Amino acid sequence: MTFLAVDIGNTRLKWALYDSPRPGAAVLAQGAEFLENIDRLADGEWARLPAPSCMLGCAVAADAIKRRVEEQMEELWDVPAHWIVPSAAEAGLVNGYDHPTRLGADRWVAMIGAWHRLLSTGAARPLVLAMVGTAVTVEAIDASGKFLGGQILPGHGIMLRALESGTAGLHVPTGEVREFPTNTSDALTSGGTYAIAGAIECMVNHVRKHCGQDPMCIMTGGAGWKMAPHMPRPFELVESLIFDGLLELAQRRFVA
Ligand SMILES: Nc1ncnc2c1ncn2[C@@H]1O[C@H](COP(=O)(O)OP(=O)(O)O)[C@@H](O)[C@H]1O
Ligand SMILES: CC(C)(COP(=O)(O)O)[C@@H](O)C(=O)NCCC(=O)O
Ligand SMILES: [K+]
Repeated sequence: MTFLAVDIGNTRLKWALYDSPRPGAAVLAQGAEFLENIDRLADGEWARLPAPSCMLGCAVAADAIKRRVEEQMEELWDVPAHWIVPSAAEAGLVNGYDHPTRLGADRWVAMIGAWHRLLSTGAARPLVLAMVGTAVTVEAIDASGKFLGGQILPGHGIMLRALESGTAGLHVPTGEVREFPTNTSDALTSGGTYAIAGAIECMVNHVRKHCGQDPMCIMTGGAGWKMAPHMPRPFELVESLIFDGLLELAQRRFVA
């Protein structure tokens, strides 16, 4: 029973085909497509895939994008599209959002992936999850599996574009991350990186104070590899966290 996992963010759609809808399943094929090329899936890599037995996804991009994905699935296969809607509690996590369904589905799924990864490494403890994509989100989970709340801030690209459009003198190429930047390019790149690192560090401190215990720290998202080296404390970089969460949820939907 093969399983197609799909994650539609605000920049790219990421997908992976697994040999079964279970945690630990083997990846048979995977890929990513920028949203501006979303129509290429059916004529491109998906055309060469065997029809998946089941599909589960999370989508935070515009509804029109989600619809284009569903249409291309219909064109190729006879497989219904299932999309995650965050609920009040699922897969061992309790959702502390004021309105649970208004939480980004990608955030909920990544938290589920991270929580099960934490449980597989030993006793439950608090968790801070940073997801660095188009936007950056920083989630806090206590040792009982309650999502306490999280931050949303602009990602690197949005920060730079906001500065470019709001000033006359900040149209410069990407620079390097430096502790003491001495040119405009490095100043902007370093400012964005340390803004994100600082927000994440604040959340670690909030969780430590609230829970009285050091949290496990996990990072994911397309730009996580750029952030991880500049964190003041070690963050484990796990690229597949959303897919890990989708596998947990798929097992509950398609196997249990
Ligand atoms: N090969 C890459 N393709 C696309 N984005 C990349 C790549 N490497 C790093 N990035 C960065 O990752 C961000 C997008 O991450 P991603 O997780 O795909 O976002 P989203 O889930 O919001 O679509 C971009 O803002 C970009 O800075
Ligand atoms: C915060 C997000 C924009 C992150 O999107 P991404 O960077 O992964 O494309 C997305 O999770 C979202 O639209 N959330 C809904 C609002 C919320 O979570 O409160
Ligand atoms: K995402």
